[in-house]
Formats: sequence, structure tokens, C-alpha cells
Amino acid sequence: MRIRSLTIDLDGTLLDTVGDLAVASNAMLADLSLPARSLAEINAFVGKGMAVLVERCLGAASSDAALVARAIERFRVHYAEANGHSTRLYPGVLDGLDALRRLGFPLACVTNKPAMFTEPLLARMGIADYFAVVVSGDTLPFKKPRPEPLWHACAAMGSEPAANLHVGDSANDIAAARAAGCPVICVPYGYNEGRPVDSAECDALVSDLVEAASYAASLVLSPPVPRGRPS
Ligand SMILES: O=C(O)COP(=O)(O)O
Ligand SMILES: [Mg+2]
Repeated sequence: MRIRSLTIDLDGTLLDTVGDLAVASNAMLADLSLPARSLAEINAFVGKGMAVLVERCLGAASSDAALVARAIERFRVHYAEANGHSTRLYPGVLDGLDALRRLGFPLACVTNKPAMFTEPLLARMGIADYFAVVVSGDTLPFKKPRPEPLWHACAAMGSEPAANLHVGDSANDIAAARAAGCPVICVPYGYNEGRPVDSAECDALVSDLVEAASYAASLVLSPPVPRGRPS
């Protein structure tokens, strides 16, 4: 099947956001008189959305539901302030997005980050206009690794899962894409909850978004020929 659209993960694939997430997490922990977390810990806590990041920061204290609710409230305040301050585009992202745009594919950003943070961050980093569709962690009742965010993005782009290439940085992206029926490729430099991405699980590992665009182009120019078809 020819590729007709792309969905792209945000944190760890397009943007290095962990510095701002760490600032907000540690300000939240300080508000609650709890010990700070290291950057490496925060890096391993990112991936399943804001609530899971906050719970992982709290550790054993996360069994207290009232404390978790207060922590999420404090995190929202601090991340709204920190969001974008030290966040950087990964190398190759702008060139890769330009190359993908030249291929004529509609692009969607599919992230587990809540919409109140996603939308201003895309604008602040100057990449909002590349995306026809943005699906955030609270757009639907389900987030990655569930398939619904990818199905939602495909429908909004007028595409279908088998014709949509997903580009991500984690096992959550791979599981969501597999469950949705999308081919999936990964970059190796993002956040994968403290583990390297398993190249055996995805269709390809690409070094950056430029290589992701070349991979997408190769699927357009020479789509895989079904076995048994006369050449
Ligand atoms: O919000 C997170 O935990 C991760 O967000 P992502 O889906 O853009 O990687
Ligand atoms: Mg990610």
C-alpha cells in the first residue's frame, strides 16, 4: 500500500522537551515538600502522558489520590510557565518536515502531551503550520499505546491506517501503530522510558527526520510489490 499520510510523535521525536518537563516536575515536588528528581529520572518517566509522569515523580506517595490530584494541579501551573523555555528542535527536524511537505503528504502530530501544552509549544517552536491535524493526550479518552489517536488522525486527514506511516521514539508509538494497523519507524534519540528503542519491533530505525522523509519517499516511489504479481 502506498503511503498517503504521516503521523509524527512530539516529545523525543520532534522536540527535546525533557529540560522543561524537569523544571516543572521539580517545582511541583518542591511545592509538595518532596525530593527533586534527576534529569535522567525524568527522561525515563516521560512517555505515557502528564498524569503518569507526575505519579512516577511522586513514587510511593502516588498511592495518595488526593496528593496526586494536587500534584497534577501544581504541575499544570509550572509547566504552563516552563513550556518551551529550554525545549529544542532535534537536528534535522525542519529539513525533514520540509522534505515531507514537498512529498505532498498531510502530516499529523500525535502526542500524549495534553492539548493545553501541545498547541502553544508547536506555535512557539515554529512548527505548528506543518500539521493539518494535532491529536493530543486528552483529545480522546485514550492515548498511545492505544490505537485510537492514530485512527482519529488518519480519519481527519482522509487517510487510512495502512496508508499512514507513524514516526515515533518509543514502544508506546510502536504498540499504538501496530494496534492501529500503521507501518511505523522510530528515531533512536528520544525517550523510551529508560530503554533503547527495540529496532526489531518497528519497520525501521531512522537516524533523524530527514531519513524518515527519505524512507517515506521510498514507499511512494516504489511501493512494495505484492508477492506473486507479474512484473
Ligand atoms: O507526554 C508524554 O508523556 C509523551 O509525549 P509524546 O507522545 O509526544 O512522546
Ligand atoms: Mg515520544
